[in-house]
Amino acid sequence: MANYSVRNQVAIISLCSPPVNALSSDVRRGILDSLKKAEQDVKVAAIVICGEGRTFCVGADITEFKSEFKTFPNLFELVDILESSPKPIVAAIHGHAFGGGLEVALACHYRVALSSAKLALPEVKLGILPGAGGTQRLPRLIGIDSSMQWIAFGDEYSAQIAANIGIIDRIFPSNADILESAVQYAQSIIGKSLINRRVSKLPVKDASKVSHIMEKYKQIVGKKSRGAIAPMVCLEAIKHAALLPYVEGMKKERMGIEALMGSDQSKSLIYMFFAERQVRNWTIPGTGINSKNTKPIKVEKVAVIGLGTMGRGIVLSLLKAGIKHVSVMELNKTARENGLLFIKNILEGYAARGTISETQKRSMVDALKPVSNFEMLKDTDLVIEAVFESMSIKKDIFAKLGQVCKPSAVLATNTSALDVDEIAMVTPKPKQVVGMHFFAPAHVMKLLENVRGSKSSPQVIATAMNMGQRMGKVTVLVGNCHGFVGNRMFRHYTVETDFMLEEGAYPEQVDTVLKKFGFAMGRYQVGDLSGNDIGYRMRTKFEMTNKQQPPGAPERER
Ligand SMILES: CCCCCCC[C@H](O)CC(=O)SCCNC(=O)CCNC(=O)[C@H](O)C(C)(C)COP(=O)([O-])OP(=O)([O-])OC[C@H]1O[C@@H](n2cnc3c(N)ncnc32)[C@H](O)[C@@H]1OP(=O)([O-])[O-]
Ligand SMILES: NC(=O)c1ccc[n+]([C@@H]2O[C@H](COP(=O)([O-])OP(=O)(O)OC[C@H]3O[C@@H](n4cnc5c(N)ncnc54)[C@H](O)[C@@H]3O)[C@@H](O)[C@H]2O)c1
Repeated sequence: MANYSVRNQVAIISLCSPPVNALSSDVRRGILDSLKKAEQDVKVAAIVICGEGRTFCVGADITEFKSEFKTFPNLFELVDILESSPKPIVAAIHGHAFGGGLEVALACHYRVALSSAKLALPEVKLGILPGAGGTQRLPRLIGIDSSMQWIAFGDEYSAQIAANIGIIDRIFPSNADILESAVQYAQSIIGKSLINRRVSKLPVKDASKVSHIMEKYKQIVGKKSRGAIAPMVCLEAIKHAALLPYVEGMKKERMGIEALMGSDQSKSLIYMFFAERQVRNWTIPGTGINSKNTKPIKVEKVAVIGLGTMGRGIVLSLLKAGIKHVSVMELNKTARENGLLFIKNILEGYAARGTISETQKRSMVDALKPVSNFEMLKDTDLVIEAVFESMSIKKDIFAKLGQVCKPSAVLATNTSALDVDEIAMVTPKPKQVVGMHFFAPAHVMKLLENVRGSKSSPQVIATAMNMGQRMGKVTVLVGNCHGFVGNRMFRHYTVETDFMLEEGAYPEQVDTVLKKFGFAMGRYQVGDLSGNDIGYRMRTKFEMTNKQQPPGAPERER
């Protein structure tokens, strides 16, 4: 839907499709009908397109990709209709202008934004390309080089960066009223010529360098987006903007999106997009308890026990989430020193790259509190244990935590496969215990598997889920069983690759094939990173490590 009103010679078309104003067929039809009204109304001299609620527009409605996506006006038809309007149109951007939302804005004659707004053409992350003129208009506005950077990687940019390179015409402070500011801006451009404001009519400034730029991005994309088809198709489409007239370039863009839409890669990425959002709505089967009716405990002070491979990444994730008090407890002096140094070096790296400011870095370092005994954890809200994968060591630690921690403290274990219930039983309040299973390296990997013990209280589960979201993790609630979900899946993969070694392949050969296929790391690189001892300990527990058995014997007997 789109709402229509007129204020002081300015028609306002406001997209109204909560929560994110995706461009469903109703919204596209609403924009078109409103545009016609504005064009016919002699009292209207300029038009503003804005979004109601929290955002401008996040792009095409992904849920319609299969069905209604083809109804008139399609997005690629709508953008051309908007651009050819005889009355100037101003896009008023707050929140997000993503995908088709940014393409609509590019088809408007002016773009204004709040400084807090974010812009992106992230279609490539769904395995497609911007199919409503994005690959043809953006290069005409910011050049081939920057367009390849924006479109082939799909990252988001601040309104200020977009203004610096010429996408945004005027920035307003983040606390300004975007609609009021845009209406005033629209009044200021009434009567001005639209000749240079129709982006599709502009030349591509760096068109003569297209072959050189294309080669550069092919190299980068080849390395960064291993195995993905869409980034290369994006580059090709942008190249056409340099070589062909707009109308011909649009035909190529259409061919590109039609080829990509419905590909297995796109289907999987779209599935992933919705799955990542669906897991936020967790439930405890058969109880009626869920994310909507359970509140988390307030967490301000967190402790991590063990500063090895996992502990240091978990600490970094907590610091990045803005936790101001992170106690760290590590028995081994060398491991403690190495762990703290690792954390500080990573924070230095973030600051050097501009990911965080110097002030943020200092406050993160200040938040780190090395502690040497359990007594010092007595007012901690959440403890995450990440020591060796040994039931006896973990039980020892949880027994001590149960004695010293305040009754409301959430006690979490990062065990890869041990029984969370057995660990919980050594504490006086097993309902406070939960699994929080991070993946290595914990400050990079987005997945967090929270393990629901049979006694874990709903509030404790809600706290672990909320903490995961604060850390920016895709946080999934799973049941308590050997290896939970992630490692049960991963095991089949490792068993097959191990068989390949037995058949004569080298680890680096297996890894090379996997990376070529698209994996960020090979299976054996992952083993080296995580520590091969973890898998060994798990197999030992199940008596699967009998060295007497010859190669080729069934896996269960080895
Ligand atoms: C020949 C064919 C021609 C085709 C032409 C089309 C061309 C066009 O270029 C294609 C596109 O635009 S492709 C699109 C390119 N754009 C993108 O890829 C942007 C995708 N969106 C995002 O990345 C994030 O939503 C934001 C970062 C924008 C906001 O993050 P946040 O504030 O954390 O919010 P949140 O929690 O993420 O979302 C809230 C709810 O909205 C839902 N929903 C969201 N977007 C949706 C969509 N487009 N659609 C439907 N639904 C969408 C989401 O599932 C969730 O629902 P739930 O039921 O409550 O779970
Ligand atoms: N490595 C992985 O890929 C991975 C992934 C997910 C989960 N896990 C799990 O995380 C846990 C830690 O694994 P890791 O790979 O970080 O192990 P690690 O060997 O790298 O580190 C464990 C650290 O705990 C310290 N430690 C041992 N006992 C302690 C105690 N009583 N008090 C304080 N510190 C103590 C050790 O000195 C060591 O530095 C294990 O349960 C493991 O199964 C590991």
